[in-house]
Amino acid sequence: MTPRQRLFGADKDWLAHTLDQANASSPELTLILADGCAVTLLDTGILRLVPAKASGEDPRLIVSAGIHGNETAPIEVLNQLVTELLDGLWSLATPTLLILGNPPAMAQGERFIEFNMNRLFAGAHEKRPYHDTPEGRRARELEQACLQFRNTSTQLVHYDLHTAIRPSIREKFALYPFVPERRVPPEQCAFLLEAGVETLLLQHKTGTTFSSFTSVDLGAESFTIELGKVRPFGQNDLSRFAAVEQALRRLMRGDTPPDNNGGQIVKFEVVHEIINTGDQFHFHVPDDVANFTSYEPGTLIWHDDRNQYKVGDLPESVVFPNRDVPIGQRVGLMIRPLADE
Ligand SMILES: O=C(O)CCC(=O)N[C@@H](CCC(=O)O)C(=O)O
Ligand SMILES: [Zn+2]
Repeated sequence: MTPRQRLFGADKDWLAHTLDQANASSPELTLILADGCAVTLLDTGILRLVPAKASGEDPRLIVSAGIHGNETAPIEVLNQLVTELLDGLWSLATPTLLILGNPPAMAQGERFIEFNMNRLFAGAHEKRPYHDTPEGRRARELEQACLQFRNTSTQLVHYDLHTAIRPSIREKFALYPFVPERRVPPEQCAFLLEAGVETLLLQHKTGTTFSSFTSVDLGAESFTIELGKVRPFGQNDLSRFAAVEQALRRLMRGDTPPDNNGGQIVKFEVVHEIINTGDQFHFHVPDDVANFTSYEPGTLIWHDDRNQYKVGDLPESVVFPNRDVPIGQRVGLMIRPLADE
């Protein structure tokens, strides 16, 4: 039997196994590849990969996709990398934890089943009404898996891969969680450019996203990375994801990064988070605008019976506009180009 057959069953790859077992846990199973790499299926959709010569001090990498079940292209990218590794096409050098976040939602082609899992990290899953729901339990499990994986390493990196609901004027962009005094390391900007991501949004406060959890609680260099638009399994143009696939493969193999010829990432800062305040909340951004649509100073973005938000003295752009979120949750972000650092 091949390593893939032993881990996932006959004729299955990691994605097929995850979808098959979407509503069940999978018993822990380890196998050692011909080059000594230890591959452990920790549970459904959670794979730990440790090269033969790993030490506790090595840099470690977490890559997640499918935290939203309908964001399928990054899931297909990770599945492809796992297939190549298990088929012996290349050797792993960087200890890596790969995560397919929300298998039940993936199997149903939905963003989530009961609650948006990317609002349940940093302990938010402990609160009612989330704590005993599928997404609450999975968020807790993923936090534990990341904590154990970090172990003694002081150099942890986390890329949480997503695709966006709306089209984007800037197709690929990353979000950097807020940590006081922390600056984006140049090598991380270089990695993003290598992955075809030319735009970076700096968050202005901590949140309960997966990347904010690994950044704040685990001290990782973490990014949420938006790679294109949401499409069902099998309908993605994977050529649009080739750069991120190649960059991740290069990182996992431990190869030297390419020279990026002095390329610079374009940075924006979040200046306002739009929250659904309840019955009287009115959002003035139309449903069909693209991410990064710009609004002139003074434009009314939202109002309710007590407050309103108008664009400030400089133009601002909207990202992730979505009025269909529960009360208290994010309807969108207002951003503007970062003044020189
Ligand atoms: O397109 C959308 O409206 C949402 C795409 C998405 O899932 N984005 C993430 C961003 C997380 C972050 O702010 O770091 C999310 O909303 O969870
Ligand atoms: Zn998402």
